[in-house]
Amino acid sequence: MQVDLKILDERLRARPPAYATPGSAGLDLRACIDAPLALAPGQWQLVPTGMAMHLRDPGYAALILPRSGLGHKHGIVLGNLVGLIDSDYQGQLMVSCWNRSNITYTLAPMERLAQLVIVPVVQAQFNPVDDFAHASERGAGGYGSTGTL
Ligand SMILES: O=c1ccn([C@H]2C[C@H](O)[C@@H](COP(=O)(O)OP(=O)(O)OP(=O)(O)O)O2)c(=O)[nH]1
Ligand SMILES: [Mg+2]
Repeated sequence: MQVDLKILDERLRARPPAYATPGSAGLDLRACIDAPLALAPGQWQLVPTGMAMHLRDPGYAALILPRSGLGHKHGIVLGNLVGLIDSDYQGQLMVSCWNRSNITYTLAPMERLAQLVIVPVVQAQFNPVDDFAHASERGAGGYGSTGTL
């Protein structure tokens, strides 16, 4: 798949966005900040990634997800939990970086802070009905209705 990508921060030219391994689903996003950014416990900050992409095809979207190492070891996750990038978005990709731990974390300029995954999307056509034509086995059951063991 070809996606138009605009580099907005010159520092990315030396390390352009790339999949870390041939099987990587996620493309790491870097913190394009000018100086180290200390995130106190519970603090969050919108961090620029220095790039923009235009997916263009409404059959795709991109998700911004935490990196497992940062999330698990340092509590650095996303203020919006998951970032959703619409296929028509052309602005700079931004990461809401949230320190959910109780220890200050200092983000270094150009550190890889999150990852982006491109996924297929279906835009449905909604058909208004009063009753569903086919009763499912689950019906309205949820919230643990199938048990735990
Ligand atoms: O982590 C994120 C989440 C969103 N975006 C950009 C891309 C996305 O297409 C746009 C809008 O995001 P979203 O639809 O989640 O936000 P909204 O609050 O619904 O804003 P809008 O009314 O602009 O859709 O912001 C980011 O750069 N990073
Ligand atoms: Mg929106």
